[in-house]
Amino acid sequence: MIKVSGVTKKYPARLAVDDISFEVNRGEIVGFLGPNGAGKTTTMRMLTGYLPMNSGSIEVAGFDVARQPQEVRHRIGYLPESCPLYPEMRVDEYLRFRAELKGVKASARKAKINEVKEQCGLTEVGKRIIGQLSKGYRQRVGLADSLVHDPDLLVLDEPTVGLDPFQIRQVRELITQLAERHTILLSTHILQEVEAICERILIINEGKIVASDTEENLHRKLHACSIIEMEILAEKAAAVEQVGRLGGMDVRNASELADGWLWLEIEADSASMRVELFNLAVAEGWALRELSEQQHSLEETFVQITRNKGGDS
Ligand SMILES: Nc1ncnc2c1ncn2[C@@H]1O[C@H](COP(=O)(O)OP(=O)(O)OP(=O)(O)O)[C@@H](O)[C@H]1O
Repeated sequence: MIKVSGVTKKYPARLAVDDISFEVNRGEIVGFLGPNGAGKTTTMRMLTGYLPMNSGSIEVAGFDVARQPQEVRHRIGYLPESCPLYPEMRVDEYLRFRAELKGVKASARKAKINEVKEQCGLTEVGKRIIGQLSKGYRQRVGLADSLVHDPDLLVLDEPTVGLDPFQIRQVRELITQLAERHTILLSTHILQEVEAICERILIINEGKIVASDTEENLHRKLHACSIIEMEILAEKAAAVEQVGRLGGMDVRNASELADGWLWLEIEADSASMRVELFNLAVAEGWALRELSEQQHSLEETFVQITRNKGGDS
C-alpha cells in the first residue's frame, strides 16, 4: 500500500529526513514513532503529497506521489497534526464542502456523510458550529473528513494530542474500529496507543528509520536475556548460592520481604529457565509463591533504540 524508497527532505537549515525506505502492506496498522523533531510529520506530509521531497520516491496503492498526486490523494485520508477545520462552519456544512472538494459524487454525498458521521459519533452534532465543539469532537470531525472519500489508507498524525483521557479513549476506540477496513499509518507519542492498536512499529530517529518490527520482536532483539522474579521461603545466602550454581543464571538482587519471604531477581539466558528454578525449589523444599518473567515495556525499548537523541526543536 505504501512504498517509500530512498526519500530525503532537506529544509534550508536542516536535513529532516535522510534517505529513508519502508513499506506498509495493505490492511496493516503501523505505529510511526520517534522523538520530537525526528521527521515524522515531514514524512507524513511527503507521503500525502503536501510536501515535495528532494530525492527518492513514494508510491501509494501503486501510484507515484510526485507524478500522480491526484490519484494518491483519492486513496489517502490524512488527519494532519493540527487539523485545519473552518470554525465558523456547521459540521454538516463542512463535511459537505469537503466531500465535494474531494470529488465524492453528488448522488452519493448525503449517504456517505451520514455514514462517516455515524462512524465517528457525530450524528447528534451535525447542526453544531465547529468552533463551539470540544477539542475531542473537533478531532472527530477531522477524522470524518479524512474518511469521507472512502480512502484505502489513513495517515493519522498524532490524532489524540491535546485530548483528555476520556476523549483519548474514545478516539482510540474509533481508530481501532477503522482499522478493520483501512490500512493505517499512525504517528503518536502515546506508547499505550501503539501497544493497543498497532501490529507493527516503525521508529524514526534523526531522520533515519532505526527499527521496523512487531513490538514483541523489538523487545526480543533488544533484550537478549530474561529477568525472572522469584519469591520463596528460604534462607537468603543459601538460596542465592544454589541459584548461582544453576548454569546460565545470575542473581541480580535478593531481599527479605517484610512478611518473611525472600525475593530474588534473576538474570537468565531465557525465560524457560523458570522450569529449572521450579525444580530447584522443589528439590530444596522451598515454598514458592512467585516465579515470573518481567515484561519489558515499549517505553523502555523505545528509549533504548533512540537513546542517542534527546529531542529536537
Ligand atoms: N517548515 C520547516 N522549515 C524548517 N525546518 C523544519 C520545518 N518543518 C520541520 N522542520 C525541522 O525538521 C525536523 C523534523 O521535523 P518534523 O516536524 O518532521 O518532526 P516530528 O518527528 O514530526 O516532530 P514532533 O514529534 O515534534 O511533531 C525538525 O528539526 C524540525 O525543526
